[in-house]
Amino acid sequence: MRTIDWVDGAVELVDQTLLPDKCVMLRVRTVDELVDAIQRLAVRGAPALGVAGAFGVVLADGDQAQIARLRAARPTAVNLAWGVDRAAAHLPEGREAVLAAALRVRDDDIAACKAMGERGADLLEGERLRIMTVCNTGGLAAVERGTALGVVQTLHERGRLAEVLALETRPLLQGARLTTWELGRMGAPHRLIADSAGPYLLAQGEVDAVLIGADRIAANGDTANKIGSYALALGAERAGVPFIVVAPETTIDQATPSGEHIRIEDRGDEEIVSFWGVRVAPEGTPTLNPAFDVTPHDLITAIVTDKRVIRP
Ligand SMILES: CSC[C@H]1O[C@H](OP(=O)(O)O)[C@H](O)[C@@H]1O
Repeated sequence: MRTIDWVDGAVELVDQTLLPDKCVMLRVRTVDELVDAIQRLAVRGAPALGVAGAFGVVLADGDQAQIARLRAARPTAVNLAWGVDRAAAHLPEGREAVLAAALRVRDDDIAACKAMGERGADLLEGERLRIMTVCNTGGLAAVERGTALGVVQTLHERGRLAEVLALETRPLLQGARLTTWELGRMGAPHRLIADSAGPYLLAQGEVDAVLIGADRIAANGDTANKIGSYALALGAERAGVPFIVVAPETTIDQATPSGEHIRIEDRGDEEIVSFWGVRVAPEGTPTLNPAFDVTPHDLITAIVTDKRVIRP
């Protein structure tokens, strides 16, 4: 199953807001529809956003204002802007050239995820590994297979996976809704945990490696990823557990020197005062809702990309 693709002149994508109860494909024909899908996380995950951005340039049909809106739809994942730019570079050659470039972005992502799965599984030592994850980094965050969860899938295929401890990942529950759904489809052993249990289970010796994705990797290796990643990095450092980032080369942003320069998306009050749509805090409670945090490079054991292993 492909999370996002170009089918009969439109973008087709899995509406992830309906998972795990319903797997529904959305057909997107305009930039407005695509921006909406991106901003409500019907399509999400850095690699998938890169492909969405590239296909969106085809939908924009040369309208520069629409292209600019698409490029800015979510600020933290560098892949969105990168995908838009990669397709838009071919605008002078006409629509077919833009579409061909966007299809290459899609195909490159498929190949990159396969390569990362192999490289990450090769890097990890041990025959029965217990892996901790945060958010969702499987095929739903890419076109197929994904990044960190792609390594988990390769470990499982090789018979080297003992289990996955998946953080539920408040507030949008990508772990509880999406990662468990993907692991169930893989037949991979897993248990779901509260976000705040992560550091404790690391301290208890329950984890052999933490594998996370990335939304933007600064030139010095500082990595922006889903909120909660930094807490796991601190817990992993204290527990002496490898903390590994798995991301394609396209997530490395040489133009951003270090983590303090990465813009962190704040997604507003609703997601925090409620739990998946059921309000839990008093009406009007003010909130802070950073959707990502930044792990300093010195807390990262290795960065696995589709081309190399980087040790900061
Ligand atoms: C494979 S990268 C996925 C990356 O994107 C997620 O964020 P979101 O669900 O808000 O798009 C999270 O940071 C994942 O690590």
